[in-house]
Amino acid sequence: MTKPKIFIDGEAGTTGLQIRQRLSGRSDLELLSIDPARRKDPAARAELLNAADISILCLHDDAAREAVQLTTNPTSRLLDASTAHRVNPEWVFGFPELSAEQPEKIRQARYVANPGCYSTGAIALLAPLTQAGLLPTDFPVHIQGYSGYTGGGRALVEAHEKGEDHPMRGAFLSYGLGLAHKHLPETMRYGGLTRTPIFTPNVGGWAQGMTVTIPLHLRELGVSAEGLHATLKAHYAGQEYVKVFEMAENPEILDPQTLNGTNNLELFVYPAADGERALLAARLDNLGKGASGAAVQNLELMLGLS
Ligand SMILES: NC(=O)C1=CN([C@@H]2O[C@H](COP(=O)(O)OP(=O)(O)OC[C@H]3O[C@@H](n4cnc5c(N)ncnc54)[C@H](OP(=O)(O)O)[C@@H]3O)[C@@H](O)[C@H]2O)C=CC1
Ligand SMILES: CC(=O)N[C@@H](CCC(=O)OP(=O)(O)O)C(=O)O
Repeated sequence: MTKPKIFIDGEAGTTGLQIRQRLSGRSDLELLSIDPARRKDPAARAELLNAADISILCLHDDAAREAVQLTTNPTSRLLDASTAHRVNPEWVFGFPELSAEQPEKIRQARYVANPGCYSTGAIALLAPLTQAGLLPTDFPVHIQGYSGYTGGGRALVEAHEKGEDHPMRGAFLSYGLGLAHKHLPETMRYGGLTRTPIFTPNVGGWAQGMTVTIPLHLRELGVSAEGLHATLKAHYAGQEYVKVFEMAENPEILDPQTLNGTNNLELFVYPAADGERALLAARLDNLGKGASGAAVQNLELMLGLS
C-alpha cells in the first residue's frame, strides 16, 4: 500500500521543526523534504505542495497564502498553522473538540486551518458556554494570555537563546496593548462572541507553555461556578486531549509549563467563596495543542487514522 505523502512547508521554523520531530518515528507516512537551499523558492515549494497528499503550512501568513496559490493539484490538501485562513469560510477550523460534528468536517476537508495558541485556550473555555446559552454572545469578556517566548517564532527564540535584541525579549512583557490582537477574529467566531472581547497577551522568559484566563462576574450572568463547570465537563466528556479538572482538585498555583511536550489541554473553573465571581483558566503547550500537537491531531483525522 502506498504511504500518504506529507510535506511540511516551513519545516525549519519553530512549529515546522516540532511537527517533524513528532512525525519522525512514523513508518506509515512518507515525509517529503525540500532542499534547504531552495526552501523559499516558489518553484521548489510548488513541486512538493503538488506531490504531497497533505502539506502542513508552518509559515507566516503571506507565505501561507502563497502556498495555497502554488497548490494547483486538486487532490493535494492543506493544513495551515498560520492566521491566514482561520475565519475563511472555505476552510474548516482545526479544533476537533469544538462540537460533535467538527472531527468529521476535518476528515472530509481539503483545507483545514489550525487555531492560534491563545485562541485554542480561549475558544475551549468560551465555546461550550455560548453554545449552551450560559454566556450571552454579547457579554463583556476579558481574556488574559501568558505565553512562553517560542510563541513569538524563530526571531524571538533566537533573541532569547543568543541574547540578540528583540522588543519582545524579557522576563515578563505585556503587549498587544492596542487591543487588536490577531487572535480576536477566530476567538469571536468560534468562541461564539458578537462583542469584541478585551484580550491582553503577555510573554515571558520561559520557552514554552501557556495559560489563558477569563475572569467572570457571575451576578450578571445568573449562573454559578458549578453550572459553568458542569457545562464544560459535559462538553468535553470522553475527549482524549482535553481534561476539565474537578473544582476540588484545582491546583492552587497554575504553572504554564506543566503540559510541555504534550498535546493536552487542561481547563479549570476557580470559584470565589462569595459565589459572585469565577476565574476560567486553560493551560496548554503553545507548541503542543497550541500548534504542532494540534497539527498532528488534525493530520490523523484528515488521513482517516482517527
Ligand atoms: N510558535 C507558536 O507558538 C505558534 C505559531 N503558529 C503559527 O505557525 C506559523 C509558523 O510559526 P513559527 O513556526 O512560530 O514561525 P517561525 O518564524 O519559527 O518559522 C517560519 C519558517 O518559515 C520560513 N519561511 C519564511 N518565508 C518563507 C517562504 N516564503 N517559503 C518557505 N518558508 C519560509 C522561515 O524561514 P526564515 O526564518 O529563514 O525566514 C521559518 O523557518 C505562523 O503563522 C505562526 O503564527 C501557530 C500556533 C502557535
Ligand atoms: C508570544 C507571541 O508573540 N505569540 C504570538 C502568537 C502565537 C500564535 O499562536 O501564533 P499564530 O496565531 O500565528 O498561530 C502573538 O502574540 O502574535
